[in-house]
Amino acid sequence: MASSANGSRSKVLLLGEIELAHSSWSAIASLADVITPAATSRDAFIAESLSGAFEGCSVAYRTFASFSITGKIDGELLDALPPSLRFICHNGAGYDQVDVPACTARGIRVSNTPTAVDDATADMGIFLLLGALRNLAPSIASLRAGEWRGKTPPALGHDPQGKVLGILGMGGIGRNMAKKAKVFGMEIRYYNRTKLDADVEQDIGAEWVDIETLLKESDVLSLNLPLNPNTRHIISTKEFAKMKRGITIVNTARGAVMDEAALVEALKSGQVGSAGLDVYEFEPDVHPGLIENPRCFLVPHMGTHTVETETKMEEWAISNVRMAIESGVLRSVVPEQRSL
Ligand SMILES: NC(=O)c1ccc[n+]([C@@H]2O[C@H](COP(=O)([O-])OP(=O)(O)OC[C@H]3O[C@@H](n4cnc5c(N)ncnc54)[C@H](O)[C@@H]3O)[C@@H](O)[C@H]2O)c1
Repeated sequence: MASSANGSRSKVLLLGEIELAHSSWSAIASLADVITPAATSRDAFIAESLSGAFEGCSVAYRTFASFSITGKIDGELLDALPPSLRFICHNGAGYDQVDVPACTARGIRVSNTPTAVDDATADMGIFLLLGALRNLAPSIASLRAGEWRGKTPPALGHDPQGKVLGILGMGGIGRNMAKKAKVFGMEIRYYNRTKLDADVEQDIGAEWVDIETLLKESDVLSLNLPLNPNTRHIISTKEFAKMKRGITIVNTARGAVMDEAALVEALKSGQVGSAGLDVYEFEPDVHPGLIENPRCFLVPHMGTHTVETETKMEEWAISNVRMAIESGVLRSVVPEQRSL
C-alpha cells in the first residue's frame, strides 16, 4: 500500500468533485486517505488549512470549478497549505489558475491534462468559426423568439472555403483544429513560439509565419495559446488595427489572452467583423458589448463539456494522482517544470 515518507498512509486533498471517473477515484481512495475541505470560500479554506485539517496531504487533485473555493493557487494559499504537499494534479489543459513559479519555489510539482482535451476543444473552435462566419447568432435567437428569421432578414454569412485561418499557439488544440479546418477548405497559417518540425507541418498542412504576418493576412484568427503573464492581452487595440478589416476572431483559449473591451470596440467599428467565443476575460461575467452584438456567436466555456472528454480528463488527472502516490513522479508535469 502506498505510504508517505514517514510510513503512514498517503493523504490526498480533493479540491472539487469527481463527476465521471468514479471507479478510478475509488481505486485512489483504496490507496490513500482522501480529505475533502468543508470550506466554501478562500478565507475559510485558508483558515481550515491553518487549523491543520489538511496536515500530511502530499497530493492535491483540483478542478477548474474549485477556484470558487480556493481562488488562485498562489503563494498566499500555498503558504497556508501543509509543507507535506508535493504535487498538484490539475484537471484541465489550461492551468492559469495555478501560479506555477510559486509552486516551483516550494518544490511542488504541477500536472495538467494535455491531449485529452484536443478533439473536443478543437471541435468547439470549428463550431464557433462556422457560427461566427455564417452569422448564425441572430437567426438562432429570432427562431427561438417565434420570429423565424427576425423582423429584418439576417445579414449574409461567409463560407470558410478559400479563407486563411491564422492559428496563434500551435499546440495540441491548434494542430487538431488546423486539420479539421483543412477539411473545410481553409488555408492554414500559424505562429507559435517554436516552429513545428517540417514533417509535422506537412502532415497538418500548415505554414509558419511571423506574428505580424499572421495578424495581417488572416481572414479568421483562432487563439489557442495558454494564458500567462507573456500572453495576457496579446491581442488588443494595436493588434486589431493590423488585421484585415472584417476579420473573424475565434477564442477557445482563455478570455484574457485578448483585451475584451478592445474587442468590443473593434466589433463596433467593424474592424472585427464577427467573433466566436467560448471564453471570457472575467468569467462568468460577459462584457455587455459582446452580448448585445449580433455578430458575436457565444457559448459559456463549453470547450470540453462532453461525457467522453470530461471522462478522459478526469482519468488523466487521476492517473497523475496515482503516479504521485505510487512513484513520486507525475505523468504530465506542466511545460515550465519539465526541465527541473
Ligand atoms: N475552452 C476550453 O474549454 C479549453 C479546453 C482546453 C484548453 N483550453 C485552453 O487552450 C489553451 C491551449 O491548449 P493546448 O492543450 O493546445 O496547449 P499546448 O500547450 O498544447 O499548446 C499551446 C501552444 O501555445 C504556444 N505558445 C505559448 N506562448 C506563446 C506565445 N507567446 N506566442 C505563440 N505561441 C505561444 C506553445 O508553444 C504551445 O505550442 C490552454 O492553455 C487552455 O487555456 C481551453
